[in-house]
Amino acid sequence: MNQPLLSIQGLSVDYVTNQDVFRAVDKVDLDIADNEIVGLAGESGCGKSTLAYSVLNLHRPPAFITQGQIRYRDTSVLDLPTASLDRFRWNEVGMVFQSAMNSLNPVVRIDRQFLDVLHAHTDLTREAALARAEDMMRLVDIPVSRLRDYPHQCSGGMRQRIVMAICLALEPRLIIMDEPTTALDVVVQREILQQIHELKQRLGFSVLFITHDLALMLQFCDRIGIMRQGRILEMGSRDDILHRPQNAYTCQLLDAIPGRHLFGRTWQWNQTEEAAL
Ligand SMILES: Nc1ncnc2c1ncn2[C@@H]1O[C@H](COP(=O)(O)OP(=O)(O)OP(=O)(O)O)[C@@H](O)[C@H]1O
Ligand code: NI
Repeated sequence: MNQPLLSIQGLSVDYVTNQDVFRAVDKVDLDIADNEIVGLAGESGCGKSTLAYSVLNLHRPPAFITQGQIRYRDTSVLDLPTASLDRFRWNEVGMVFQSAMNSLNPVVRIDRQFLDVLHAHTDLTREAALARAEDMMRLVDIPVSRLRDYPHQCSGGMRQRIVMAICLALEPRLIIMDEPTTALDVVVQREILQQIHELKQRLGFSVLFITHDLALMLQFCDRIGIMRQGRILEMGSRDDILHRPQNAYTCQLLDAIPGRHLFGRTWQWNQTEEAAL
């Protein structure tokens, strides 16, 4: 890999409560290259969101980063002064978090919400910002006329796309998505992910995509990390994870995917399954 866009090295995050210290992220290494979609899969509570928040230095007590480094190009994220952090979080790295569709303000028209974000984080004039908002709506395949609507007039899938459009309007190099589509039905989920994929080809950005849905990840990500109890057990290309898993836990997760033979081949460790097909 050339110099990665983001490089996490030996990162540990502890939740410190009363006498208790709980290590939620345990010496994690993770690189993300330019234009790469990296997935993190693992059961609930394994530390995915904690990791995502700390990448942006957004973790708050009782969470503490106790060791490790996060580099974004040549910048050490954990050493960024507060003033630069805001720019980093919006202009360099965008975030779409769990049930982001509810993060739109319900009583503010969508165009206003675009304008507020663009005004706060760019030097665009009002006209240029509106033009950018229209471009972004087209990009995510929503009629520009919807800009005059309130969020409640849009479906959940549409709202989710709009949140993504607002995030993309700042042209971040990396987008962190933590269960961005979990609240949506499966068809809409896949549509949106397909769209992110296409947008990535056109605009060029990297994605850190977090979900417990390994099946979804196998369709969508270039590389996948399997996480358990704060550690990344195994990291590999989509093909490696699907066909050459190295870890028994990865096998368990793959085994739990319904209709997994639809992926084309069964994976090698499962001899009985192969025999059955
Ligand atoms: N404020 C907190 N205080 C103490 N422990 C916490 C706190 N927040 C999270 N944890 C613990 O840290 C661990 C990691 O939580 P995290 O939310 O990162 O997991 P996750 O992989 O994102 O799970 P999910 O898939 O359910 O979103 C969990 O075991 C959780 O109980
Ligand atoms: Ni989470």
